[in-house]
Amino acid sequence: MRTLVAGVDSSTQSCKVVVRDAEDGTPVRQGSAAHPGGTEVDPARWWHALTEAITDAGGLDDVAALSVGGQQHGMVALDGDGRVVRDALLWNDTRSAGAARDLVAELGGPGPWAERTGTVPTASFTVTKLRWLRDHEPDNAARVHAVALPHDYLTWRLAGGGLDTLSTDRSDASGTGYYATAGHYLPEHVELALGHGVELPRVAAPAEQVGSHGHVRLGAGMGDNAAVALGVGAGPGDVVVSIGTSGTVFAVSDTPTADPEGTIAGFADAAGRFLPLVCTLNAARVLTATCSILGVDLDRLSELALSAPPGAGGVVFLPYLEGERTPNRPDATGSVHGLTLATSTPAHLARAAVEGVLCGLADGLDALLDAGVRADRVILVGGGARSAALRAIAPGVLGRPVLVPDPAEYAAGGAARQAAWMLGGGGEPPVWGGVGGVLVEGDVVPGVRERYAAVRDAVPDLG
Ligand SMILES: Nc1ncnc2c1ncn2[C@@H]1O[C@H](COP(=O)(O)OP(=O)(O)O)[C@@H](O)[C@H]1O
Ligand SMILES: O=C(CO)[C@@H](O)[C@H](O)COP(=O)(O)O
Repeated sequence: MRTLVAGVDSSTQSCKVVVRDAEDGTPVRQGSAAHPGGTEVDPARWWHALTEAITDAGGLDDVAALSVGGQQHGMVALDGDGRVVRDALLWNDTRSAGAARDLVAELGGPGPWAERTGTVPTASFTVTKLRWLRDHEPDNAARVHAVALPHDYLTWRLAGGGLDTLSTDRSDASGTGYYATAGHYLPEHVELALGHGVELPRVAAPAEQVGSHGHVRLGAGMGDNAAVALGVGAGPGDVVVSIGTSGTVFAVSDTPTADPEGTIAGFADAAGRFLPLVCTLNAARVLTATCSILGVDLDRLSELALSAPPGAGGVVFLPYLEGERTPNRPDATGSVHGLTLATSTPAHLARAAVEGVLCGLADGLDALLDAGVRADRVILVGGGARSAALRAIAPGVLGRPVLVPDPAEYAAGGAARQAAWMLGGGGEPPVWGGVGGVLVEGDVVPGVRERYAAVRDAVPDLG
């Protein structure tokens, strides 16, 4: 009888559960449930979505092991009894931008942060949310006894233990701002931010069992980008571009990065290596927002974008609809430039929106290349990769062919692979076969990135 494993992706917009054959990763069944909108969420809502998604995926009766991947950075503050102190502030909540500036200055500038943690914190990072809590909700701050991340919280609830059983993994810990590149917590960063120390989840090894949910063994879990890396089997020379709520560009690396410019976040991966990553706040939802402006659905948006000339006749859509994280412009807003009578059409706007999202990620890819990352192939995943226009336009903006695997839940699949690794043991995750898919090629359109850069640098943040 075959052994089954499950993987969870508790991401920004939804919770997805996949069930796979532990031996070779063959998909067996899957389910999902929606998350509430907004940038602060009661973690109990994630728990309910998880239980709903598990039911939708046919339950866990025949599943031997499960791992949870989740959106990174979210601050889940718990009191001494394990109760949630306030709604979690998510990775895309920018209210702690001022706290980030303060913390960077207090530690002596971006350099020390990059050296210690691999990352210069912006509002996305957990440590800045702790400082925001100290400054704006001191009563809540005083009640915080433990701080977890979204995936830690869900694993902990599945296991049902006390606060002393909280665990995380190296990939998610590396996105907090209080975990050193060298592989240990920096409790002094927590104290600096929150004003007092807290209990932090134990950092489990990549293939370690951290608990049980009935008969189901629980893996350490991971951040969702590290989960995608495992899910697509990213190796040397692979750069992954993920277009979900966030846009991310990342690669698996044997060596850490420490970018004092703050463009590259020097994360850890889920298999003992590193995951240099650039993240934008504005990706798939720029397309849905453009649908709202134009009064069309996503399929029609795609048709419109593909009917416009490459370069959208010079129209530039600066997609900072949620502010922006990379570049660090939390108060920025979106804008459209270069309209003429001839280009004032839905098709031009649709094309400019797709090109704008991709230009932000192409900037991220450049930063990774500058840091010495190899990009022999680019793998395009995430809900936004379901857009035919985005798939077709990506090679011309990213400047290289793009492999588009069959649409699937790669983060949840990566979490399932970790669960299989835990069952099977060994120094590396099980070999599940590479991703298939279509290699999409396209000519670079002269001027697109240059015009985008000119607008990006010229438009002030008036938000
Ligand atoms: N055909 C499509 N064209 C463009 N965007 C799409 C399409 N299908 C789904 N999406 C978008 O993908 C996003 C969800 O992707 P996903 O990777 O699951 O996000 P997250 O992991 O951040 O929750 C949604 O914003 C949705 O609108
Ligand atoms: O903040 C980051 C990475 O640093 C985001 O990538 C989050 O991890 C959210 O991911 P999605 O829900 O968009 O997949």
